[in-house]
Parts: sequence; structure tokens; C-alpha cells
Amino acid sequence: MDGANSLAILVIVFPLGATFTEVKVLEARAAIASGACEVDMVMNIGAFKSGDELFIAEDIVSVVNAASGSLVKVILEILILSKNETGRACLLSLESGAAFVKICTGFGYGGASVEAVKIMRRTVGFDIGVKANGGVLNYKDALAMIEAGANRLGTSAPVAIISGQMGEECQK
Ligand SMILES: O=C[C@H](O)COP(=O)(O)O
Repeated sequence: MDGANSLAILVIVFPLGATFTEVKVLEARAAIASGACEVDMVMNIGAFKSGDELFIAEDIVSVVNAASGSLVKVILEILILSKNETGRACLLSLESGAAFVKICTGFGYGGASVEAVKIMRRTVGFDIGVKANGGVLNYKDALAMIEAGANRLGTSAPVAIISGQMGEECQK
């Protein structure tokens, strides 16, 4: 890493989030030592689905502490959560010091929806960020996510989004 303006985001325990907290802490420390400004972690879905919210909270808090002030995003894998579970996962992330909740890993469970983003934003208020990712592939999708409450997008189609925006501007 070089350059004061560089932004490095490292994803840890990807894509399942199912390992020991100690391993996540080591990965988070290594990410920060390597120059990461942000650390994305995957929520332990199995523990969450088993109702072990204490474990989830301690897992996130441990990574947040290991990140030493750098932003931590919690990837929720929203497509396999019910609406209630989505709300609970967002609340746990908020209360555990996460800086963002994020829709998904992008591995196999679909992606962002307006409904999910609305639930996420409604739950966390404006205390932390909401990142919409997965299937945000054009300007219309991007706008819908922002209108639903996302303040960051993850996409593999930035050029299509910008081109779409430029097209809209030209028509005005
Ligand atoms: O955060 C990045 C996204 O998961 C990429 O997903 P996408 O290929 O559907 O744009």
C-alpha cells in the first residue's frame, strides 16, 4: 500500500463467515497491518440462524476492536434471512460497533432489493451505513438502492451505471 489517498478494503472470513472469532481477529489485524482502511466480515450465518445472538455480537465486537478504528462492514447474506432476521442482524451489527451493514457476499444467494435496503436503513437509522451490492448493474438499479436508503453501492458495473447517469443528464 502506498499513497495517503488510497482506500483498501479487505474482506475477511470470506465467503462463509463460519470460523473461530480468534481467526477473524487475526485476519482483521493482518488486514489493518497490510494497510486496509476498511474490513468487511461475513456474519456467522449458522450461529445466527441457531439463535446465538450473543456469539454474533461478540464476534462482531472482536473484529471491530481488532480493526482499531478502521471501518468494519458486516455482510449479512440477506437473501437467506427473513425480514425479522434481517432486522435483528442489522440491530446486532449496529450495537456491536459495525460501521456498515452490507447485503451479501455475491456468492450464490442473489443480491440487493429495495425492500431489504429499506428494512436495513429503517433498522439502523442514520447511525451507520447501508451498502447495497449484488445485482446493482445499471443506473436505474443504483438510483433505486439510493432512494431506498443505501449510502454505498457495491457493483461490478460502474461504467454502465455512470453511462446511464450521463444518458439521463443528457436528456434533461
Ligand atoms: O460488492 C460487489 C458485488 O457483490 C458485485 O456484484 P455484481 O457482480 O452483481 O455487481
